[in-house]
Amino acid sequence: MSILSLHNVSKAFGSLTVTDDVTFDVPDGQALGIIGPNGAGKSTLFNLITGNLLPDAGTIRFDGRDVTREPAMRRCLSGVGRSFQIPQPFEKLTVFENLVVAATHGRGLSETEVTGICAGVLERTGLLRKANEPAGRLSLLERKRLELSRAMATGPKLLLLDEIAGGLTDGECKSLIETIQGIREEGVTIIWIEHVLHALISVVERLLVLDFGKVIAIGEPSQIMESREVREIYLGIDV
Ligand SMILES: Nc1ncnc2c1ncn2[C@@H]1O[C@H](COP(=O)(O)OP(=O)(O)OP(=O)(O)O)[C@@H](O)[C@H]1O
Repeated sequence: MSILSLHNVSKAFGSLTVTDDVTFDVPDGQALGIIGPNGAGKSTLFNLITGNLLPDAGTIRFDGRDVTREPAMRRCLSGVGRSFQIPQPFEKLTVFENLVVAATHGRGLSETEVTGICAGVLERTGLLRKANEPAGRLSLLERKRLELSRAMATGPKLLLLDEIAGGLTDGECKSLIETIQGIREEGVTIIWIEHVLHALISVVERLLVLDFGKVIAIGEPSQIMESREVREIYLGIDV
């Protein structure tokens, strides 16, 4: 069964079409990678799935419901979680407090109800030992882990990751991949936008290629990377 389906979804900013008649499905429990050049419309696609933007045309179904016009908060409460490209935690709050904010808002629960949930998330994302550290003092990898933890604290069935591996060393990237693989093995469906292709390919079962807002390919990663059109788009990028 598909947890997410987009059908003929389009979005324009003025005369610029950024999402162009996009149709695809994500089966429950699968991990899908999204690649494409800068400005291809990848983050816009996430904004349409989360409800931060509404499409001009088309339908979006999540977990058996038509959510096309539903506000972002309701989609979050029903299980759409998201990490942002640029982590913006509450710098002066501790890691744990940042999670409590995400969990209470994302689940509609009280602070006391989410305490155990937040500790469990931090354990899974490897940040428990930093729980009482102000977010502003974290390293880049820890900030990425906090961003992932904040998304997980909302209890997602579908986790959207926006370029979470960017800027990390190879070793840091590897440890983050292990954490993401662990989340995937728990059955959370993942859609991951990433320029660090080796990281993406080590986790996802399918790749979707976006160019000028259009889906130009979707399928098994090795087949996609063999395609001439995709190689042309990625000319100069080491795959
Ligand atoms: N709110 C907006 N208003 C006007 N134009 C926008 C808006 N948001 C995005 N755009 C434009 O839409 C296009 C696609 O942007 P988007 O951020 O979705 O691309 P992207 O594939 O995520 O790029 P990157 O890899 O650089 O993050 C860009 O040309 C961008 O300038």
